[in-house]
Amino acid sequence: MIEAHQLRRTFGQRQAVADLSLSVRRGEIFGLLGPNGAGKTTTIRLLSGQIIPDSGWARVAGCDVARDRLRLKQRIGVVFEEQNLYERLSARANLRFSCWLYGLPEKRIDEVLTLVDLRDRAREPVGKFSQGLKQRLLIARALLHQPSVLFLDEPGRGLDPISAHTVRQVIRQLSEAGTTILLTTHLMEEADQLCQRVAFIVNGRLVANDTPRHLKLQHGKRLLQVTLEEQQDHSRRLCDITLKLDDVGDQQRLTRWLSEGRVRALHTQEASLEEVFFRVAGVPLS
Ligand SMILES: Nc1ncnc2c1ncn2[C@@H]1O[C@H](COP(=O)(O)OP(=O)(O)OP(=O)(O)O)[C@@H](O)[C@H]1O
Repeated sequence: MIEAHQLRRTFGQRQAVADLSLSVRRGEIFGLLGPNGAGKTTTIRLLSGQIIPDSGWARVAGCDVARDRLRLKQRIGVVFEEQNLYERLSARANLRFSCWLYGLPEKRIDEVLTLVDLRDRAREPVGKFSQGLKQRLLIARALLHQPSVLFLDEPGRGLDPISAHTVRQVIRQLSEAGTTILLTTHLMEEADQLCQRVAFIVNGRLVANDTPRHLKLQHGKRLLQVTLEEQQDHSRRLCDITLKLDDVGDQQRLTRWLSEGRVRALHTQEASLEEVFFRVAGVPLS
């Protein structure tokens, strides 16, 4: 659904996006992760046809992003952080205005309000909305024309945990219904919980692209923490021992303890996505 090949975009001397290639399947939730100024927003602007690449190409929802921008606009939705809502108007009136502006049928309003679970609040002025409600309304607005690809720039930024959870639920439901989602984020937890695949971007370049699970396994410490029961005099006590998964001696010790029935718990020491980012990219995420 999204296919980019060697995309490049420079602003003056600054290469904002450098030879970026990626592909995203239909219905997939794909996260672009990187520190400030890494090139995430520029990538969305390139893939949504808002700016033209200096070189390389991309196809999104069957459209060439540089040559087919009008058709592309009809097939994608974009939610940027700084987008404006009319604060004095109700949520419904905001959506009605967008329908009027883009010649869309008003019957979609109830459908998108239901999708983002905002029907109960639709009559209230947007100025009274929390950040999370506004984010859901922005997503609703971007869905009015039933796009097959949705770009979300930092959907979780500034949201409290409950609002962030609700927005994540909305994104999951959209993906299950077949919408392809590319989002940018600084929030590792968001990426880990939500994205089926993530790419790390640093100085405009992709430095990793895989599932969060694979990345964590690949860059994890491969250590195992064993909680073992020990007999001491006439009492039993528990102790924690760390084993190396790749050490033959440690493997034999574990097998013996298991056969003796002394193992009470086992935990792998998986790296967090944040640690993986630091290891792969060589810079902290924030
Ligand atoms: N219109 C522009 N003119 C000049 N430089 C730009 C422009 N847009 C982006 N840049 C530069 O390109 C680089 C990448 O910016 P971009 O906004 O894509 O990063 P980002 O990863 O989205 O950052 P953030 O997380 O802070 O939003 C930055 O150095 C930025 O200053």
